[in-house]
Amino acid sequence: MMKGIQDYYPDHFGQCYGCGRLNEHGYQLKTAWDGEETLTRFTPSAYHTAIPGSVYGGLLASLIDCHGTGSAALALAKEKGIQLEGFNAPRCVTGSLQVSYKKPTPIDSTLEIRGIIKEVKGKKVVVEIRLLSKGEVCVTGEVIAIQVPDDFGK
Ligand SMILES: CCCCCCCCCCCCCC(=O)SCCNC(=O)CCNC(=O)[C@H](O)C(C)(C)COP(=O)(O)OP(=O)(O)OC[C@H]1O[C@@H](n2cnc3c(N)ncnc32)[C@H](O)[C@@H]1OP(=O)(O)O
Repeated sequence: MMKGIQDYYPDHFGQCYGCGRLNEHGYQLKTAWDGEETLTRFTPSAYHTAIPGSVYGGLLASLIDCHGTGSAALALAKEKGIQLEGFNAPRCVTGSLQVSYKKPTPIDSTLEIRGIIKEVKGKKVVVEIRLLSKGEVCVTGEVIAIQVPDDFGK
């Protein structure tokens, strides 16, 4: 599996259900650059179903959510010239999450979730997301992510 920004969060930020590297029950998403876009992949299982043959919409929203916050963290690291090493990644939480389901998402294929950074303003990052199955855009979304300090949630 590829390395993602989530591998550079310290342990106490590693429990997120969507992307925490230490949550053995979670999705453990890995968000990385792919050229100017950000990319993560997720392979759904049969039990992630909604209507027959397609993926449950709440899961798709989760994937957009965590890929959005991970993309925002990557964008902040780039903006600040941070070389990722150890556990020095900026961390963001979701301020808002908007999701639009364009067509049913086939469940029998690995999903690609792609992000485009629309805005970086101080600690706020706006990320536009496309979720594709079999090369077709099935869901679009927008995440507004906000950087949080190291002691957030402690
Ligand atoms: C427990 C630890 C968790 C940390 C894990 C990290 C790693 C794992 C990651 C996993 C994550 C997985 C995903 C999850 O599940 S994350 C879990 C779900 N999210 C939350 O629980 C977040 C709860 N909310 C907060 O803590 C605060 O309200 C935050 C931190 C979001 C902002 O409060 P803060 O006081 O810091 O903000 P500010 O007032 O200085 O505003 C700054 C700018 O931001 C803009 N803005 C603010 N709020 C919103 C909003 N709701 N929508 C749109 N925009 C908003 C605001 O207009 C301004 O922009 P501008 O006017 O300058 O243009």
